Amino acid sequence: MNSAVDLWQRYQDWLYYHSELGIYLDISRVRFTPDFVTQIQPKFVKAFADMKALESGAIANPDEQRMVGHYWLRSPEIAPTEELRKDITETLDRIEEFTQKVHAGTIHPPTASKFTDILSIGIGGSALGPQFVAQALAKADVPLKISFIDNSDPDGIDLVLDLLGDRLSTTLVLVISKSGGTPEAANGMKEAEFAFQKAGLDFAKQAIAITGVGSALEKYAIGNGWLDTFPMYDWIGGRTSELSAVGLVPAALQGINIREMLRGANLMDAATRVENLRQNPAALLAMSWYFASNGKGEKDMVILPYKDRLLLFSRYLQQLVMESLGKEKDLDGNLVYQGIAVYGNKGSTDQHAYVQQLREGVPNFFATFIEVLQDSAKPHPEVEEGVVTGDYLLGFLQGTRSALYENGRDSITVTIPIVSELTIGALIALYERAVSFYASLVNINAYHQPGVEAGKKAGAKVLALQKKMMSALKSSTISLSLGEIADKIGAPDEIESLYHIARHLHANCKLLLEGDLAQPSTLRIMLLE
Ligand SMILES: O=P(O)(O)OC[C@H]1O[C@H](O)[C@H](O)[C@@H](O)[C@@H]1O
Repeated sequence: MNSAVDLWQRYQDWLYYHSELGIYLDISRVRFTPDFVTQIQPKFVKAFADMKALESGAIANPDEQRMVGHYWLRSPEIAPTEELRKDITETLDRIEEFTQKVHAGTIHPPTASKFTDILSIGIGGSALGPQFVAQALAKADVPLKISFIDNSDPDGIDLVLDLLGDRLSTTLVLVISKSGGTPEAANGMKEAEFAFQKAGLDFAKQAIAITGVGSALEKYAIGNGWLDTFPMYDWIGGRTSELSAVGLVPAALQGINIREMLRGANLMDAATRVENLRQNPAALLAMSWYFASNGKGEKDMVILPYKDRLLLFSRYLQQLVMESLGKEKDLDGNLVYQGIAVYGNKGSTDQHAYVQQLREGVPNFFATFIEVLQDSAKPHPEVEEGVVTGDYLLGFLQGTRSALYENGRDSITVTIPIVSELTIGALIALYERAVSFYASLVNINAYHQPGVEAGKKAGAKVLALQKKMMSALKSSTISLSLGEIADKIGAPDEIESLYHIARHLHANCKLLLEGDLAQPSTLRIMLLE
């Protein structure tokens, strides 16, 4: 198996090529055996059946009793009802119409003839796809430049708003939240509203919402006369929403050809509908993941795109893969603790950072190289005789791939001809389907995220404690210890939480901590007037 001739044969035997997309998938450097392939085949019979059921509108997310329809976005004709088909096509037409009006200046800010910027506010699936696509398809000359508020971090928000500066008056704000109730998105919106007010600008005349039909955000946007709203459907999960209004509105506004993105996804969807393991690139990916991680997430997925534009792909895939596959229980209720950890950055940068560990350290991963065949749209000078920078990049990729393999580290290589709307749409679709297949192989629900809710609830509890602590301090004429506050508000078990809250409020000049900072039990706390 390890002779160069054998490997070359294995490469050719397993090479997948999509001729219309020009995309290759090479899984030859994953060391599965013919026996493994034979054993896993029956699992794919189920995976293909699950795929068919999902695409025809079955309740594929049983916990939430929801259909899962991101595939319909790029092939509305396969959506299960006429109403859905109409919704999808009408929304797409409306996005294009709105974009044309913004670009032409028919829709413009109150004090200028055209919008210059987009400020996209949202988190998770309502940010990661738009961020990935904005960077992958960025150009120097775009109709509108995009910036993002994707956290409840006041300093991060300050920087975004400071960088916009006076251009806030020509900024179109997109508030993106499927649920319309995610605190980070809501806070970002409130901060932006406040900044507009401070600058004497009318927020409603410069804002649109992309949100679930009937959500609080939709009501708020309509009630306040925002420019427009675009729908997000309950049959689309946040992490698979890039090709819904969530991703298409910001992309179209940046001058990205959204029909081409959809076409790329559509072509890949068709290719991944083929019920034959060897001829289906998503099935080959899922099989490789299953082999590499022993179907139990025993190895991490390291994503190494050798292209600056694809830097955010690993972050995008982190949510798609980890939120979909990271599950405590399988569909039968057994404790399984599933998932595959995803991380990555870009080549060749990583070779000067963590590839040392990948090559020689703990062998707890499999790599995925993303190769882009075209170096650049422009010709580049030779950096040495007959060699341009792009040749180096290929050399680095090939070198790392071989070095890893020689040392027993498996890798997959996805090769695309060029970073374009078509190939980005196709890559998104490829990974969406691979995740779907993998979920079938390991029998989990890829479309819910119960663990996220637990974190949200715990966060809300901390804020409630803060309010209680502040009112306890207000009603006290003397300083109080942490223990006294905990007793006063009837929360003796929350003393450590109270300490963290007090320390944060102290650092932000909302209250005063006195005592030995190294010994929390000595601290006395009072309000600052
Ligand atoms: O779009 P939103 O409703 O604001 O949700 C944003 C994010 O919230 C949660 O954390 C979910 O786990 C993510 O899947 C989702 O993308």
